[in-house]
Amino acid sequence: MQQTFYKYQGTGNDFVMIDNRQQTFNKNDTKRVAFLCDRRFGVGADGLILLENHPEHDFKMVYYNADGNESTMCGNGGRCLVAFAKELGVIKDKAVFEAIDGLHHATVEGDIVNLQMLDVSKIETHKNHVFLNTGSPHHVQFEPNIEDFSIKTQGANIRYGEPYNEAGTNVNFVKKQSDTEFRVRTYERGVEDETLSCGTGVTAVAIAMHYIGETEKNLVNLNVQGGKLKVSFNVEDGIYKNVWLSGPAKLIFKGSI
Ligand SMILES: N[C@H](CCC[C@H](N)C(=O)O)C(=O)O
Repeated sequence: MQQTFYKYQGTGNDFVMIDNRQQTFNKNDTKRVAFLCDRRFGVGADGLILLENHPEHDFKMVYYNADGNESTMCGNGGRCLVAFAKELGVIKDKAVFEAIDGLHHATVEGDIVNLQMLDVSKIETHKNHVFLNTGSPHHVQFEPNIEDFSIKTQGANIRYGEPYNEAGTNVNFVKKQSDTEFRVRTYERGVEDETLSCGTGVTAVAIAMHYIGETEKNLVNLNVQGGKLKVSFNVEDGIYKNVWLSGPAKLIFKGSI
């Protein structure tokens, strides 16, 4: 049976989007998800996202990594899903939707989608890295040679190594460019490679940089392989609240397979 899909990208993090409001997609078919995300044999994407009905809110988000397994929150995917919902006429320029990590508010301004992320209260500082969860788990560490280092090897070693092991984490490498600007490259769990951008990842970097005193700003610019993202937040009693991830989210093409 032919399946209609829409291909979106948010700063180069790309997704197969499916309108599953009629519950026609077989959510247990891991092989089909992996096939659709395969860059040679399928459509090709970092992940696959289902838009589903929700009894109280605008819609529900279900996220799968390219390996075919359902995973935790995807910030760029959430932003693309809001753009997709607008394309389908499900929303106008505001949305409230449920994802695996809870409720998200979002607004659309042209190509830019602003997505409210989880509050963050638990931040672990270690000798050479910071670990926090912004809807997905993120390891954050500095990398002075950020333009030219073996990200796939180093990323995989951290992702599969102690204490993360098989469950893993996403790995973000950072270089400070100014008080308001950081360069970020991310090795993503479940893609098992560098992605051109990671929304929960840059959110983790912005919060981590503020937490360890690398910036005092509460609006941070993140320069990723696929473009530019902004993260803003307030800090109340050590809790990062009102966290917003902003950046472009674009429809590339619609197809069927
Ligand atoms: N690969 C991540 C989920 C997608 C995160 C990323 N695409 C984003 O934009 O947040 C994980 O399994 O934790």
